[in-house]
Amino acid sequence: MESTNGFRTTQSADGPATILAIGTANPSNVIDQSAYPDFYFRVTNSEHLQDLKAKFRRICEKAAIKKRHLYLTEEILRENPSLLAPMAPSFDARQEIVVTAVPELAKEAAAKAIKEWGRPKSDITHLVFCSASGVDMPGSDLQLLKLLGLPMSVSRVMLYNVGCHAGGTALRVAKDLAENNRGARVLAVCSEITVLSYRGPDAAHMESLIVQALFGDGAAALVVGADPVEGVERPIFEVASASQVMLPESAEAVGGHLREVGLTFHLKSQLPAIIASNIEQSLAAALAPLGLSDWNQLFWVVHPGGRAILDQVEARLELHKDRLGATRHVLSEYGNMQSATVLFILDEMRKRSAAAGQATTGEGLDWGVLLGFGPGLSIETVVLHSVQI
Ligand SMILES: CC(C)(COP(=O)(O)OP(=O)(O)OC[C@H]1O[C@@H](n2cnc3c(N)ncnc32)[C@H](O)[C@@H]1OP(=O)(O)O)[C@@H](O)C(=O)NCCC(=O)NCCSC(=O)CC(=O)O
Repeated sequence: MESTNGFRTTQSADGPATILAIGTANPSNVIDQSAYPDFYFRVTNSEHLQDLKAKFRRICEKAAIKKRHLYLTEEILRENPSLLAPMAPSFDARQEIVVTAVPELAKEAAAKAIKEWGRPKSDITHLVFCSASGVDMPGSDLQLLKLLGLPMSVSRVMLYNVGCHAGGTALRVAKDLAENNRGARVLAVCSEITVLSYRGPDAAHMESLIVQALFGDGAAALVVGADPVEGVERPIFEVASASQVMLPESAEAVGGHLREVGLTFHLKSQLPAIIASNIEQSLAAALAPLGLSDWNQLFWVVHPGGRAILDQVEARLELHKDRLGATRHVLSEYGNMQSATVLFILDEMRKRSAAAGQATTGEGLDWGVLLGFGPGLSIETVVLHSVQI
């Protein structure tokens, strides 16, 4: 039988996957974090829970978030009272909203990415879609294809309910698709709308209070491809490697459960410490093969699950204060947008690098790392190489 090796070689790309474009989108409804405790307790008819409100205010104040975008306006909440109770059966009402809103927000982000990319949308060959905001069959991936008018021959991967590390997962999958399919152009999209986990305050569910204070809505899209077409495509970052590890004895640290009441999160207060005490090991595994061990010589894109996670990672790695500047800016402007957040930070990173007149898209540095954290506890580590501006 004739060997398939020759065929396989011509099927693979020559160079590494590169990020060719980034687009982001948020719902137009913006909430001011300092005013949010009043809004949240009023709209959920919980003003009588004064102690809980004081605690919620303390959490909001310590979150290092200025504002967030939320799809749920007061009007939509009034139309859907089951979302206001702490634990009312409400799955259908939530699903009704997200099956339409998640692909629509994704479309806005993807259209911007495709525009920046500069090639016809019919040249997209693959789609990777991530969301922890509801489920459906066929999924948001097919809805997005239709909304964008992409060819029905696009090969799709739908990643539902992976968690906050899924931005890294999407990039890891996109990298493999781009490098193993010569000429492939992969649209990788994360779209998150917190309708499944929105609920009123309840002293029996303190972890939900954290979610209500930190999570925001957003979608981000990348176009990923290897061997950029000269003069047409302009890479923003090269993707050098992508890997995932599951931390031992961390199964209960963070997770989510989809039930009649929507999506409930559990977040152990030790989560920031668990991440920080394991981070060096995963970084060393990913970066040693490249001869990189000076963390301050890297640019950083770190999932801002919460301010305390960033503080502890920064302290453990002894990072200079400005290293997490792009990450903290995105947390401050948008909150924790789950899987989409790290892609927003990539966008912020390249934009602030250009605005500051830096030599590279990675704040003047050559190498960088993107970290995603989520249920498992799983860590995604993506090593990036910047390009000259
Ligand atoms: C929430 C914070 C900003 C609060 O800041 P500080 O820790 O500095 O302040 P603090 O210790 O005074 O905490 C404020 C109040 O919140 C309470 N508190 C803190 N963490 C809590 C938790 N996990 N569950 C329940 N309550 C908690 C404290 O007891 C305190 O109550 P009192 O004031 O009454 O004493 C921070 O703890 C943080 O960033 N935590 C990480 C949040 C997190 O788990 N994110 C992951 C999201 S999931 C994710 O990103 C991945 C995924 O979903 O897949």
